[in-house]
Amino acid sequence: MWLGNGVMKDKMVKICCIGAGYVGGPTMAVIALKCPKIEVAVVDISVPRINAWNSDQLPIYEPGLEDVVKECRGRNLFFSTDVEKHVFEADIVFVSVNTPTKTRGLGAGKAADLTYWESAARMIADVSKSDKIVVEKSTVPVKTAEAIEKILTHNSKGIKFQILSNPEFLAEGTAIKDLFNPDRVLIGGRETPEGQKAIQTLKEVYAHWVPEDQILTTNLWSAELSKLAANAFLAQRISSVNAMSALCEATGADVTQVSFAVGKDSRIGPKFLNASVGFGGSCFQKDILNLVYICECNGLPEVAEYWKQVIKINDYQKNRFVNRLVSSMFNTVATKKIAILGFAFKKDTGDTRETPAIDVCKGLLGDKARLSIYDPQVTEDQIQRDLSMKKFDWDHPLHLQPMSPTTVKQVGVVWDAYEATKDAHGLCILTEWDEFKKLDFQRIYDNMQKPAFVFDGRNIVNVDKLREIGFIVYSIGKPLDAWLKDLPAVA
Ligand SMILES: NC(=O)c1ccc[n+]([C@@H]2O[C@H](COP(=O)([O-])OP(=O)(O)OC[C@H]3O[C@@H](n4cnc5c(N)ncnc54)[C@H](O)[C@@H]3O)[C@@H](O)[C@H]2O)c1
Ligand SMILES: O=c1ccn([C@@H]2O[C@H](COP(=O)(O)OP(=O)(O)O[C@H]3O[C@H](CO)[C@@H](O)[C@H](O)[C@H]3O)[C@@H](O)[C@H]2O)c(=O)[nH]1
Repeated sequence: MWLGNGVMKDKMVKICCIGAGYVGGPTMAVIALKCPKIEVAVVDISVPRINAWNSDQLPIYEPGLEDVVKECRGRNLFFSTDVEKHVFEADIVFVSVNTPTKTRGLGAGKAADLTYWESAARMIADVSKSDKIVVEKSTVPVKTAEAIEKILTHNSKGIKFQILSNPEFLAEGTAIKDLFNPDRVLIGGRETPEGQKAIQTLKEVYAHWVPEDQILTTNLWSAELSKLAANAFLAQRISSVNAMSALCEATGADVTQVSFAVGKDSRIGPKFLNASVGFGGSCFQKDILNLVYICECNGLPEVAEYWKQVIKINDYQKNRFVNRLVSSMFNTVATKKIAILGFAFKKDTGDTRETPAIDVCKGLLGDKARLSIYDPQVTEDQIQRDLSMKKFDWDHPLHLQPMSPTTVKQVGVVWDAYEATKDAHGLCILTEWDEFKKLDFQRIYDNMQKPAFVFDGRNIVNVDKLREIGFIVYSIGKPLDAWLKDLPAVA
């Protein structure tokens, strides 16, 4: 087998990545671009997904991704459903399958569901005829490598596997930028000579474009836990500023000014302090729940409770937004048309996993509103599917109900912000798409019912300008409009 210490620079190395999703696809495309001597195969059991990767219409929207894929596809980057063949041929196998929250059985609602991971590991053991490095790319509970090692070694037929943890820190919408220029690459491995050799091998892949001092190496458990810790810290900042936004509204402070002032402290820093309707995405909630579960399993209930609060504040923020909206509009939105601008969990992605828009829309539908939704990247199918799905309820129930087919009929999806807002009583901004900052709000106002309301869940509108036009404006954490001040406090 090919080993580290510079050998790979002269040899065609083969990498296979199991899982052609938001992480597997872009990460492998960038490895293929930066390492022309490495052959990279991205494999998946989903035929439509692989077909899309091989077409002009990639399965995910990510700025810059198309250019990278076009340059390498067919050269040293391949997308295939022939999972076993490519695993068999590979020197390094990345596993980047989904690790969602378990919805049933032991640990339901918190623990990570490792079904996909385990089945990938068993398949690797089954088809391998040569030694391999197996890399955990998925986010997994700390100590997963130990379980995977057991599956591989008990089924190995004498083949040697080295397990590495190499968590991914890219954010959607900036994936290519993050992969080109990562803050750090983290590689954890066994502290044995074989483990250290495997670390060196993977390090050499990244060293094609990442400065060596930014490639951190640790033991396996530190690498696994660092990923959960990083997401927990990031989400905690958002819940902290969102908690402050409620206090700002109660006191007349402006959350943008507060977070600017706080972020000027170099020990705190300015990033990730934007108050919002709540964080979404497939990672933050799932990974914190996972962390909570691990703490509970390790007999640390106080630590578990501490991190749980980050999610509780996030749910509180989404509920607070819906309550503000309904109470401002005479305590009912029944039969009123509400325009929803933005459905993705953040700008520059079409991903809707755990988007706050789902909870806000369900809250409004629960009060019998009619919704007209516009998002530049999310399809009607996806929106209808998201709004029909029941939300898993652990111990922080939102006032949300599963959608009946009749309720789904209350939802219209349109392809233009002006169309969405026509004749609407209120408009909500739920994703910070750049195009929403450039809208002609006078035109929108003229075509809306009066009084016309704007509820800005992303703090992107110019509140004063909109008030001059005649809107009643609510913007998270900003001093309240006289209209809202006179209403009873919402919680
Ligand atoms: N999305 C992100 O921004 C992000 C960032 C960092 C880390 N992560 C982590 O990376 C992992 C993957 O996330 P994602 O967003 O790419 O998920 P995803 O759902 O987009 O992709 C996972 C893919 O794995 C495939 N798959 C599942 N089991 C398989 C098997 N046995 N064989 C072949 N293919 C299989 C699925 O069909 C799917 O296409 C998760 O653990 C996630 O927490 C995600
Ligand atoms: O100041 C902020 C920053 C973000 N958000 C929201 O937080 C969510 C998550 O945003 P972001 O972290 O930018 O996107 P993700 O793609 O979810 O990336 C996170 O989750 C990934 C998966 O684990 C990690 O790899 C990344 O490092 C981590 O940033 C989104 O709804 C954002 O709108 C805010 O509300 N305020």
